Amino acid sequence: MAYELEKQVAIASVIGAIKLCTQIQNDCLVAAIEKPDFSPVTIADLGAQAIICQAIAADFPQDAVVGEEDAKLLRQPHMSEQLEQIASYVRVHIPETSAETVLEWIDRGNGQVGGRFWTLDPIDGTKGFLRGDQYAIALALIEDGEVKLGVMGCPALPLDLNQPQGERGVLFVAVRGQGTTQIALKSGVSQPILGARTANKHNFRSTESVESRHGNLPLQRAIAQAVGMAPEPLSIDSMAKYAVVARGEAALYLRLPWAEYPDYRENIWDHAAGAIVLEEAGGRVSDMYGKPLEFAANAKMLNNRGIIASSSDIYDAVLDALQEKV
Ligand SMILES: Nc1ncnc2c1ncn2[C@@H]1O[C@H](COP(=O)(O)O)[C@@H](OP(=O)(O)O)[C@H]1O
Ligand SMILES: [Mg+2]
Ligand SMILES: [Mg+2]
Ligand SMILES: [Mg+2]
Repeated sequence: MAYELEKQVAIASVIGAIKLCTQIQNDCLVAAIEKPDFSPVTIADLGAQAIICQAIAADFPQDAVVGEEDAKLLRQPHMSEQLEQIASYVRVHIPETSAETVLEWIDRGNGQVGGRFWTLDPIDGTKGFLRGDQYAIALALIEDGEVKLGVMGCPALPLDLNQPQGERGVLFVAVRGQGTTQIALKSGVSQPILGARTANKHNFRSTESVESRHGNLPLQRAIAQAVGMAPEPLSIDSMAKYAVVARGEAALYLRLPWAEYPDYRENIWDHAAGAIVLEEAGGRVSDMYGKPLEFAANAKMLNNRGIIASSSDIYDAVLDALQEKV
């Protein structure tokens, strides 16, 4: 099968990163470090990027990685304690790793888009991770301008949203043309997902970010209502929203920009893995004007605005409703 080795390497490294994040959470060491753009990052984001970049470097040394994080912050003298903490967690997975090697692995994520490359969000939904809510570890392979493989780990996501007390921790794996599979992290049970061809009428609702700054909530809700959905959306952090639509637990994920932030552009690592997980589960993804998402031009999707991700049967109605309101 195409992309078999890439898939196995991606799965193993995302599982390694999930273990690191869970260990840091269990040790109560989750704390926000402020990045120069004032957004939060944690030692888990940085450690997860180190583990995944190391794995890609080992098996695919020619491949660039376009990752969210870099080691600039960690190289500052006042960050030496955090750097040592990260190195000690990375050593659990890769023995004898030095702090300097951790910095080098993190900086392997400074690659450029173009040709064949990976994009990595070591923790998507850092704010959710800090709150103890949903987060995702998302890795995608892009080739010839198209996402070919996506692996998304959702350590806090229930296997079934209708059973919130049930087992949690899911991996979503999608390969172009081969479908999407959900793998339960604890039991290893895997099953194909095709919940986004047609909307499930029992879950005819939308999902959106928890963070009100990340999306125009009133407009998103107006569109959901215009296509007949209940007014109360499912608020979930991270790319787990794509997975929830892929499983048919919601029919629509809208991410519409606020008029106050006309210059905000989405990052490729915030969407690549989620988009292929949803498309291979039968769904549709585009920007708010119906344009395909551009993953290979720049790390920021400069020519796209907003996101529509939905089950296929309602996509046209959503796009029409949106064009009437913008
Ligand atoms: N003003 C804004 N509008 C849209 N997205 C934003 C934003 N500010 C930050 N983000 C992105 O929102 C992502 C989280 O998504 P969600 O809101 O769906 O949980 C963040 O990813 P990170 O957490 O990886 O930094 C960040 O890239
Ligand atoms: Mg971030
Ligand atoms: Mg992100
Ligand atoms: Mg992130």
